[in-house]
Amino acid sequence: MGIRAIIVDTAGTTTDLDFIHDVLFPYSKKAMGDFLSKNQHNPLVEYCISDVRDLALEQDASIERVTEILSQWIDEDRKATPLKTLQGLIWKQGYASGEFTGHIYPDFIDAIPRIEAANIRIYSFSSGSAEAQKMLFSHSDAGDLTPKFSGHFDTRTGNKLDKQAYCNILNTVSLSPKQVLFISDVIEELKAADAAGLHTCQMVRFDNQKTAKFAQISDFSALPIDC
Ligand SMILES: CSCCC(=O)C(=O)COP(=O)(O)O
Ligand SMILES: [Mg+2]
Repeated sequence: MGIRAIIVDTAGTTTDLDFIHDVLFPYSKKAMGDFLSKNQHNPLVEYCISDVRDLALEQDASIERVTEILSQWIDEDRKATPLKTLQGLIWKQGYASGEFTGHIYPDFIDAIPRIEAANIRIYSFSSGSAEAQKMLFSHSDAGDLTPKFSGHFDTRTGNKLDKQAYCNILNTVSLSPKQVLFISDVIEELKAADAAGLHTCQMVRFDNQKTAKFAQISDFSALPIDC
């Protein structure tokens, strides 16, 4: 197969969807208003607020209205870059204060030595910001996993549903499509990666997700890197 790099999705692949939807999203929703009020003059936060106003076509939206829009986007699981950047900043506080640790499936952690032994690099690609990914992996239940990663990609690289995002990643990691394996629970993401020529594998952690189109694994112990 000649795999030189594995790119893992986070939510539903390395990480329990329940942790994302029941812990991280509610935490960011609750803290958003206060965070924006306190940090609205921080240049990065200011940029995100302006981006939200642009995307919502509401140039005059107050901070309260921006909070409302973001709250709705969280409920809708919108993968908008300013939301994801702000969530990353908010989650940083939760991780730092020890309010939660990042959930990582043990089978992913157990597979890391095998991946390293095969001289294969590990990257993550999530709609969550690269900073949020670093937080998730550095404050994981099993300690700091970030040294195991060669990089993290987010919506600034492209939309996970677009072929172009995967072409951009290939350019950055300087590998050809057939040297890279992308693993995700979401079929539409696999289709986009497949269109870019990458090897793909669906993570199926629950039986009711099964489809015939892509190779599937139910945990990382079955990672197809030896063929
Ligand atoms: C990196 S933790 C936060 C993940 C997140 O915000 C999200 O929207 C999940 O998206 P994914 O692309 O990892 O399924
Ligand atoms: Mg996912």
